[in-house]
Amino acid sequence: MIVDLNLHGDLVIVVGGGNEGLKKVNTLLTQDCKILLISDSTSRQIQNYVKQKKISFRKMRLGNANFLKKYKPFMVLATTDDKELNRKIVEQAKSMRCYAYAADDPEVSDFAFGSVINIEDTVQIAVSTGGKSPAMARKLKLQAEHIFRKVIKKEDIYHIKLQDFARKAVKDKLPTFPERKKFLYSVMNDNHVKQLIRDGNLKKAQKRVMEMLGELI
Ligand SMILES: C[C@@]1(CC(=O)O)C2=NC(=C\c3[nH]c(c(CCC(=O)O)c3CC(=O)O)Cc3[nH]c(c(CC(=O)O)c3CCC(=O)O)/C=C3\N/C(=C\2)[C@@H](CCC(=O)O)[C@]3(C)CC(=O)O)/[C@H]1CCC(=O)O
Ligand SMILES: NC(=O)c1ccc[n+]([C@@H]2O[C@H](COP(=O)([O-])OP(=O)(O)OC[C@H]3O[C@@H](n4cnc5c(N)ncnc54)[C@H](O)[C@@H]3O)[C@@H](O)[C@H]2O)c1
Repeated sequence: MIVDLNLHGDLVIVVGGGNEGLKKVNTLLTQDCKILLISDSTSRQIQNYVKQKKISFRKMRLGNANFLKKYKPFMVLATTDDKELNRKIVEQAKSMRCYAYAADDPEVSDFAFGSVINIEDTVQIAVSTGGKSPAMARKLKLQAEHIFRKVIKKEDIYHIKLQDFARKAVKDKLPTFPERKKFLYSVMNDNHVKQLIRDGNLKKAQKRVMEMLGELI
């Protein structure tokens, strides 16, 4: 089952700063969460993220998973090249009731990553083969990516941002779900809104939404 996790403000701990650790950090950076990386060595890219204060880093050589007890993470990703250590980290994380993942152990992981097409951090399209072939998931992603990037236009991204605004605006203004739904579709199909979005004028499009709402209430 593919779900879109809400990590807002949560702490995610990544253990291991190699290729897999970096991949996971890059994915997490598209989310609004706190990232702590623990590893005995790191790449230049990871060091740049630390300098830019995008992630926290603790340089540590781990022998077991006891370090986790100091933290209250929402999720723990074990990406070292030590299978036994990764397993211990997953077991400790699970005992603390947080989501656990090991890059080398799909059997014990609570979830797997898909191969993701990320369009402006606004639309995400994931391909998964359910662990049967990660290489094919990547290949299909690459095959599909240019098509999705053509089909999903800049205007669609603006429409999503405007819908987000409009959904919040109607929440306590229109009392029933059918009314809210009708209004949101009317915003999407309004010629004036469409023109403002074509012009890239989100601020004016938001003003138009408020006018449309004002006409209703
Ligand atoms: C999609 C992607 C997302 C990501 O990692 O973020 C991802 N793996 C990717 C690439 C990739 N991974 C591997 C290869 C080498 C070729 C091959 O094995 O196929 C390649 C290809 C390459 O690198 O080119 C090796 C590998 N993968 C896993 C193991 C452990 C094991 O199976 O035991 C081993 C070591 C096996 C060994 O030692 O032999 C396990 C998993 N990898 C998954 C996801 C989950 C299932 C997703 C699915 O089936 O759809 C799952 C179950 C858990 C997880 O890690 O989430 C990412 C593409 C990102 C992109 O789009 O660029
Ligand atoms: N899920 C996937 O898609 C996928 C893909 C490729 C590889 N893998 C698996 O993921 C694992 C990691 O691969 P990688 O390429 O990132 O390896 P890597 O060697 O690049 O990185 C391992 C990292 O773990 C750190 N580390 C190792 N032991 C440690 C310890 N005791 N304490 C602290 N830090 C420690 C190292 O310093 C290094 O930064 C491998 O077991 C590999 O089989 C998974």
